[in-house]
Amino acid sequence: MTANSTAPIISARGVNKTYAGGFQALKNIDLDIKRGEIFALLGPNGAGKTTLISIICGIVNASAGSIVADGHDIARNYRAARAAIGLVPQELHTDAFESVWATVTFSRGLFGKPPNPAYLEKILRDLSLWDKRGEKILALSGGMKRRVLIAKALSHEPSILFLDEPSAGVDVELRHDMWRMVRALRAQGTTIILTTHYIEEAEDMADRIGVINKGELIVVEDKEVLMRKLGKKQLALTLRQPIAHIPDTLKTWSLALADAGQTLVYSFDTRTEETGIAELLRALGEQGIEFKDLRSSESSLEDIFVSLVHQPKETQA
Ligand SMILES: Nc1ncnc2c1ncn2[C@@H]1O[C@H](COP(=O)(O)OP(=O)(O)OP(=O)(O)O)[C@@H](O)[C@H]1O
Repeated sequence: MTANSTAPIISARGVNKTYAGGFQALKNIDLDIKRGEIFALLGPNGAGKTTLISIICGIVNASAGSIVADGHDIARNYRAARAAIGLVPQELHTDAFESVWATVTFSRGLFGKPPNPAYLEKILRDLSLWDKRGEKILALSGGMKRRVLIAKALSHEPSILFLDEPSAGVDVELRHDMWRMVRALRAQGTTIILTTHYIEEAEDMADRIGVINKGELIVVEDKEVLMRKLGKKQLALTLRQPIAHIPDTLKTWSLALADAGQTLVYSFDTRTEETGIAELLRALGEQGIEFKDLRSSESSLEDIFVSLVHQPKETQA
């Protein structure tokens, strides 16, 4: 089977995982990852993110289901599937006594790729590791070790790169370098899948977002669509005079009082064609309620995420 450019680069069907103790960590996951996208898998602690990527990378066996990665079934053609994948794990499992250069050279060889010192030099330079290439991993700082993990994952020129919680315990400089690199890789056609519970990261970086909760994939959507579909806007009116309660004639509007009656907050759905703001302002005028300021705000991906993981599945969009 050859991979073509429009077929998903990863296709998971009916993936289940029950750990030895009987705990079901993944329930019937169906997921397609598009070639060349940045996909963020969001979910709270213990949701099943690491389990899912470990299965795709062949580190953990699925209890049921199938996965095709870059045209190769991961169970039947493990070596070819794995060679297409680079994984940056959360922790470093590498020979601490080896030098940086030996580690990345060895990693590349493991996947049967011919030596390419110029390519490895570029990766190490991009990750500010070139000056450290002769040092033993043991002697590196935590941040430098993380950089080595990224270099190792890229050493065999994978078409798919997984980053498991890339920002956990990482300083601002490394995060910047990492995101610069991720964008450059995407520009060259690499598909990037990251797991995170930092919602801003998904908001900044991802083209599409999958939300996983208690082993279920509850939403997969374009980031923009997700934010438009599930987003709400709010209009906060600072009143000239505080009011004790919302008049009965305004009860049909979605209004709430804040700041001891000084602020009136109107929530409206971004999906509707008309916001109703003009009519609301007219109705307020008729009630003699005057305001001195008004501000609008939009729900962030964080608000959407919180509402998704706290809602029963049936009611989700
Ligand atoms: N080897 C294992 N044996 C038994 N249960 C496990 C094993 N590995 C993970 N689990 C359980 O499976 C669930 C999902 O874990 P997983 O590490 O995939 O979650 P996660 O979404 O990556 O969480 P985090 O954000 O904390 O890394 C958790 O309840 C975890 O305790």
